[in-house]
Amino acid sequence: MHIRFTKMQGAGNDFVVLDETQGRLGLTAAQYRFLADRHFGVGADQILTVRPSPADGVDFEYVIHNADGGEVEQCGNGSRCFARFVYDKGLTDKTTIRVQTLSGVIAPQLTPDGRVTVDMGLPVLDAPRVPFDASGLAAATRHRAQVWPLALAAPAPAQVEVVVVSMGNPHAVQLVDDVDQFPVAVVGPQVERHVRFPQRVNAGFLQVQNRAQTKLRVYERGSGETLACGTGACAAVVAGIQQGLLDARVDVQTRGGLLTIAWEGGAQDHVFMTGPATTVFEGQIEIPDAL
Ligand SMILES: N[C@@H](CCC[C@H](N)C(=O)O)C(=O)O
Repeated sequence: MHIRFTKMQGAGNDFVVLDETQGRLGLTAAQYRFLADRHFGVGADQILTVRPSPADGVDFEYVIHNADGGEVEQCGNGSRCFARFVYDKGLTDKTTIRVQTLSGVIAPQLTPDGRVTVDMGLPVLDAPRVPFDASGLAAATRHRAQVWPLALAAPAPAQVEVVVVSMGNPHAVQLVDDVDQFPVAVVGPQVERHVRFPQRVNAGFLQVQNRAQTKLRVYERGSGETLACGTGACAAVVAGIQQGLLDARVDVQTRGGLLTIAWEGGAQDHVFMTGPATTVFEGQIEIPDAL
């Protein structure tokens, strides 16, 4: 099958974007994996598929597949690229776009400076809804946060402490002193597949520099460490605010760029994420039918 695609990136988190507004391509998990493959395919952390509106009150549907071929609920950096894609392709003339994802409706807004601000909705801090299996565990309370001990195996530390947050997709955020030196490649995969996360989890490593500036690395579920994770940045700032460490507006320096996250901290307060969204190139590729 011959398909056209657009390669995009947001803070270095990179995407293959597919337009299914005129009809479904019907790709299999193996074909998504092929597209994401950096040697045999195009190469991407996630594949984003744009579909027509599925319901009144939303403009589009946007479907997300990780590099491992699995469909997931949410992607923050992808939502900014989605908005830039539908606007630049003339699929809409709206600059605030309501889009249906697997975990609900989010609303990206193109801003005059070229960046995109996304209303990412409400964070979920209730462990079972993340989902996180806390049975038999005692959480420490740090300010307003529940901090959970997580047992790991060598060569990782025997135990780490995480705040669990859902931004539509699951995150486990731990505080680290020096994120550049932290063994993300050792700890990340163990947290991602920890038995207490029944749907696996995105593992975030947050260094708080001051109340408004942080550094973050994320070992993403289904994709490995990426240069940035938008939902990971939202979850990390929520976790930092809950622990009393951060103010309501925080810059998050990732390895691929800067994201700004704002959250007022109340039960009805949505999380807002602002960052870049860039088209890298367009292309076409032959996808093998039998994979
Ligand atoms: N890169 C994304 C998150 C993509 C999905 C994630 N790997 C998951 O499995 O939940 C972002 O920018 O949020």
